[in-house]
Amino acid sequence: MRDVIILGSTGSIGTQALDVISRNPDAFRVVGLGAGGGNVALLAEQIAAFRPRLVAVATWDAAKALARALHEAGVGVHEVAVGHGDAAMEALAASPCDVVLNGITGAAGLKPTLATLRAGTTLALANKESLVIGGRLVTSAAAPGQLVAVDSEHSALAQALRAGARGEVRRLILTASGGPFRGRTRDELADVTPDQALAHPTWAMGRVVTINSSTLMNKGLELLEAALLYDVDVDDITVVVHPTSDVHSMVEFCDGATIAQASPPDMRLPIALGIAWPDRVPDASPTYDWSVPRTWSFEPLDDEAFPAVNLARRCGKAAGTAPAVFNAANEVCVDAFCDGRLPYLGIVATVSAVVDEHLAGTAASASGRHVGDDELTVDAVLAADAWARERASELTGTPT
Ligand SMILES: NC(=O)C1=CN([C@@H]2O[C@H](COP(=O)(O)OP(=O)(O)OC[C@H]3O[C@@H](n4cnc5c(N)ncnc54)[C@H](OP(=O)(O)O)[C@@H]3O)[C@@H](O)[C@H]2O)C=CC1
Ligand SMILES: CC(=O)[C@@H](O)[C@H](O)COP(=O)(O)O
Ligand SMILES: [Mn+2]
Repeated sequence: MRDVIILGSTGSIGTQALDVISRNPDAFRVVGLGAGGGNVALLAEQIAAFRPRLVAVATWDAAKALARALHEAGVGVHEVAVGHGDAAMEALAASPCDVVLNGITGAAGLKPTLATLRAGTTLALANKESLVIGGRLVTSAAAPGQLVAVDSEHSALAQALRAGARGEVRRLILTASGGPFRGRTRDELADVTPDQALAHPTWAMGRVVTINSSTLMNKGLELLEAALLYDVDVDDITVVVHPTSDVHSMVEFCDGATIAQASPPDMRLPIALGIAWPDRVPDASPTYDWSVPRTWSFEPLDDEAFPAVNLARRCGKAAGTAPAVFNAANEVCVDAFCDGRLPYLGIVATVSAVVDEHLAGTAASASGRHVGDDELTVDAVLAADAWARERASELTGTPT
C-alpha cells in the first residue's frame, strides 16, 4: 500500500490519478490533496470520497469556500486539516507519505517540487514547469530515483532507457503530436482562435498545456525537461512529429537500435507507473486491438512555422535563469491570447523578445539579467520569473 499526496487534484492529471487510485484501492491510499481553489465543489467531493487527512488550497478565500462546500458534503471540520497559501502547499508537499504527485500547472509548482524532494519523498512529476525553471536546483535536490517522470514522453523515455546502459545511449527522440495546426504555414496561423487552439487532436488536458501543445511551446518545455531528467545535451534530443500520439518517445542506442514505448494516448498509464514506479499497475489503460489495420506515421517538425522548440534549445544552452524567463513569458502570453488580447503568433514572438532581452543583458532592471547555472538560486529563478512576467505583460498590454 502506498500513501499518496496529489497536488493539483482537481485538474486533468489530478482527476485521472484519483481514477487510477479508486480502481486500485489495495495499492494506493490518498493522504493529502492540494488544489488552486478554482473548483472547491469538486475538491470537497474528492475529500468526501477519499478522506485525506491533509488538504491545501492556494488562497484564504478558497479555504473559506471549501469549508462551506465540505459542510454541504457532510465532512466535519475535525476530519480534515485545511491549510491555505504557499506555505501550506509546501508543507503538504513535504508531509510524510510514499509518493507526491505534482499535477499543479505552471511555475506555481516549483516550491512544492523542491519541498517534496527536500523531504526525501519520491516525486512523481507531471508539473514539467517546475523542473524546467528550477533546472539544476531541482535535479541536485533529487537523490537517484527520487524524481519520476509522469509526462507521457518522459515516462516513455524512462521505460525505453531500461533497455540499455547509460553509456550506450546515442540520442533521445521526443515525439510531438504537432497539435491542431500541424501542416499549416506561418501565414496560415495568423488568425487562429483560442477555441481552435484548444482542440487538441489526441489528448484532453488542461488549458495551458493544450495551448502550449498547439504552439509547440509544450515540446520546447519537454525538450528542456528531458535534458534535465536524463542528463542529455539538448543537441542530442531530436523532436519528431507523430500525429496519433501512439509512440510516446524513443531512445536510440549506439548499435543503431531504437526502443520505443507505445500505447493508446491515455495519461492513466504514465500516472499509474509514476506513482507505482518502478512497478506497473495492471490494466492502468486500454491497449491495442491488433486485429484491425493501423498505421503510425512520423514527419519532421516545421521549425519555421513552429519556432518554439529552437527557442527552447537556445534557452537550454544558456541554462541558469533563461528557461524560467521562457516559461514565465509564455504563461503571460497564453492568458493574453485566451483573453483575446494577443494574436496567436504573438505568443512565441513575445516570448522570443523577452528571452532576447534577458540573454542580451539589455533588461532595464537587474532582475532581468541572466544568471548562469553556477550562481543559480531559487531567489534568482523567482526574480527572473517575476521580471519576465512584467516584461511580457508590458509587451502584450496586460494590466498588472
Ligand atoms: N493533462 C495532461 O494530460 C498532462 C499534463 N501535464 C502537466 O501536468 C500539469 C497539470 O496539467 P493539467 O492537469 O492539464 O492542468 P489543469 O489546468 O487541468 O489542472 C491544474 C491543477 O493545478 C491546480 N492549481 C492551479 N494553481 C495552483 C496553485 N497555485 N497551487 C496549487 N494548485 C494549483 C488547479 O486547481 P483549481 O483548478 O482547482 O484551482 C488544478 O487542480 C502541467 O504542468 C502540465 O503541463 C503533463 C502531461 C500531460
Ligand atoms: C499527454 C502529454 O504528455 C502532453 O504533454 C502531450 O505531450 C501533449 O501533446 P503534444 O505536445 O505532443 O501535442
Ligand atoms: Mn507530454
